[in-house]
Amino acid sequence: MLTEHNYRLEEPLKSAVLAVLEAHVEPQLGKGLVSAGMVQKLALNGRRLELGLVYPYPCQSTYKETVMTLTKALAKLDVIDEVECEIDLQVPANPGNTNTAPIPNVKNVIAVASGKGGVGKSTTAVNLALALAAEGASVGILDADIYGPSVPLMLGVPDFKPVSPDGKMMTAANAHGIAAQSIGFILDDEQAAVWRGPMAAGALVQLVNETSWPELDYLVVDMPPGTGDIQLTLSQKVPVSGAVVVTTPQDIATLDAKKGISLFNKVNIPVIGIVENMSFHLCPSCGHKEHPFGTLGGSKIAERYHVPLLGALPLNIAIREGMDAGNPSVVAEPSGEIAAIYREIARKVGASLAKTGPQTGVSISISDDE
Ligand SMILES: Nc1ncnc2c1ncn2[C@@H]1O[C@H](COP(=O)(O)OP(=O)(O)OP(=O)(O)O)[C@@H](O)[C@H]1O
Repeated sequence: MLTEHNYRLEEPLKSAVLAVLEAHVEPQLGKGLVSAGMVQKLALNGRRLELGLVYPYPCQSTYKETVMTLTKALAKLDVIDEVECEIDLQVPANPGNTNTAPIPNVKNVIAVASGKGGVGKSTTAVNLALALAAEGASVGILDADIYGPSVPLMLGVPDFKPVSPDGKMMTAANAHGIAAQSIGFILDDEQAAVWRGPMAAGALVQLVNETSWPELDYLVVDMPPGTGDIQLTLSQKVPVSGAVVVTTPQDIATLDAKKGISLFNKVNIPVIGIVENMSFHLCPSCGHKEHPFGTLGGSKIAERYHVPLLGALPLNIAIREGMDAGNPSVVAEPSGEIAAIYREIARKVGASLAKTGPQTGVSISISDDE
């Protein structure tokens, strides 16, 4: 991961400080801060320790706790009275396992997919993109859902029209602080829906490559639903770093999710994990938890195919209302419970991409014998 560092400390203090830092295991990376390559700078100024930590994934809502714990532990060392901690985010680029050329300005591409329509794939893609941004990353979203491009509405920019000042590259919209491009900005629904197979895939690949993206840590791609030729071609022609598969706990939906996992397995794209949407319903009056689509579909898949369950979202009217109003939960209620679930998913996704290099795809065996 990050190897360059600047340690200006004499022994034995240096070893003592590094031991304290190594004893702190970064929760998402599962390693001590030194082995995780996160300790970039150490210096002593009088009795003040200057510490520079670099995170390879965005985690604005959790790093403060780490800093507090470290400050307390380091201040116990004899010569240190005070700790000044500088935090930096440097997301490594992960071009995925394909031989496809990287997209200029884009470090990581995250495909959000589902085996069938209507499970909340776009809702997840939009909230994941906004949650990655809320955690501190620079993010874009590409709406490749040719059969029902809903991202423009969900982000509140239904009337945006891309322009091409140089006649080659198109501009992206900016919505709630993320860059957004959609097949829906360019074509009306009827035009796009009649495209089939190679034509649709070709147009989508062109849309990715001919958008003038600002510098992005992550580009989230809202894939078309299903596991056919369009999805396969897109996965082969876009340098996808990892995929998130969305499912509901319904048996039929989870069977479809297996096909989604299998698709990425076929093209050697690591599956980062599963998001179980509409997982449960909390009765607003008594707080009773109901499972309208059965229980634990996503976690069963996660266990069986050795991919993590990244999180489970409730069936909640506020989620739908936010999406319909162009004001998704992550930005509408940033300190609410739903935003917290999406932000945790975002941290897990970011950390997983930072951990898995391009060569270390998860190998999943699929059979339909369940
Ligand atoms: N957890 C949830 N609670 C309540 N409503 C939800 C939830 N997730 C999604 N929805 C709503 O369900 C509908 C379908 O969601 P969405 O468009 O994200 O699904 P999709 O899988 O992308 O569908 P498509 O295949 O049509 O693209 C939307 O109206 C959305 O607001």
